[in-house]
Amino acid sequence: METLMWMGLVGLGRMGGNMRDRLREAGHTIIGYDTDAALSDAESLPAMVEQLDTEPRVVWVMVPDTAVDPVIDQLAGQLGAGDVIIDGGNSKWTHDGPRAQRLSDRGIEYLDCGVSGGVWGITQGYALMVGGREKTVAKVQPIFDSLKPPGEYGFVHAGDHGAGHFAKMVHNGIEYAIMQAYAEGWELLETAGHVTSARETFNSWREGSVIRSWLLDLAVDALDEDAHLDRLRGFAEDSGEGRWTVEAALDLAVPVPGIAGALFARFTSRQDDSPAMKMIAAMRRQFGGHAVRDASAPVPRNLPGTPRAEPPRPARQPGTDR
Ligand SMILES: O=C(CO)[C@H](O)[C@H](O)COP(=O)(O)O
Repeated sequence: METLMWMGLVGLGRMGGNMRDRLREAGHTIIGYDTDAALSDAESLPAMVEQLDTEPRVVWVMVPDTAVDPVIDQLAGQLGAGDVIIDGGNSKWTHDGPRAQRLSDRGIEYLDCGVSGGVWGITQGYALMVGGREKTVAKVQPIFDSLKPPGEYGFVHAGDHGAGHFAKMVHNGIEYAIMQAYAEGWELLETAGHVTSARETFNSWREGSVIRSWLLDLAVDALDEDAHLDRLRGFAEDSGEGRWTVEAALDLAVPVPGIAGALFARFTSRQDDSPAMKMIAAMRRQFGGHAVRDASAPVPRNLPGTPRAEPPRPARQPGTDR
């Protein structure tokens, strides 16, 4: 029989709230705390901890990166030797080592846990990437077992402190690049008009194709809601993980052109007009007298490239035939 646990869960937004439900469904006792009183099971963070009367006391923190340290510092004042804090948010992995050290000075054990699954995790389970000491992982394994998908995959004890969030960061970098590739392919299909329906073409790739995937399924779901995405603005935010992936790659001199390109494409999406392209237009005018467009002129879509004459072929040199 599965071991059932008690746990505090701080942060009951889209992810934390669903995780609470999944854990309760599995039989665990979860006391949730959120600054939104309508979601919360306890009046305050200290009141949540007071309700945890099992050994060890375990608290899962599911808040934005910038709020993690203030929450953990508050928890550290109440928790003690052998208790466990898990940071399950998308936190920067470089914070985990110092955080674990600070907590271990008080005997509190720390795990970092990357969580993937989005709003679907409540039914399908969450992929978990955990960093920290083996003995701490073992203490809370029943919680991980209930959150993960039921099959063989979906859980890794990735390494020591920071490894869980590092793994999740790379996961998200990959997510950026995959989404960018689907998005670019979709735009090309839509613009070219050579296929009757970009949506039908995407849909056909969902089985048998080399590029079938859950993200492709979700792309088709989005096209079912809005056939040409006319209701959306081409504007994409980011919450930091893509930047950290590129930062890590820079530090290690690992080439990540796909991920970096996808990150920069999001930055481009936030510009109404490109200052860099103004400069390119200005320099083309300076050196070649090329035409420019006035700032108030309408933007022409999909200009074909300027046709070029074929460059003359170099004369064949004797002895170079293959
Ligand atoms: O972790 C996630 C998915 O795996 C989150 O949805 C995350 O917000 C995605 O990153 P970004 O907001 O930068 O697109």
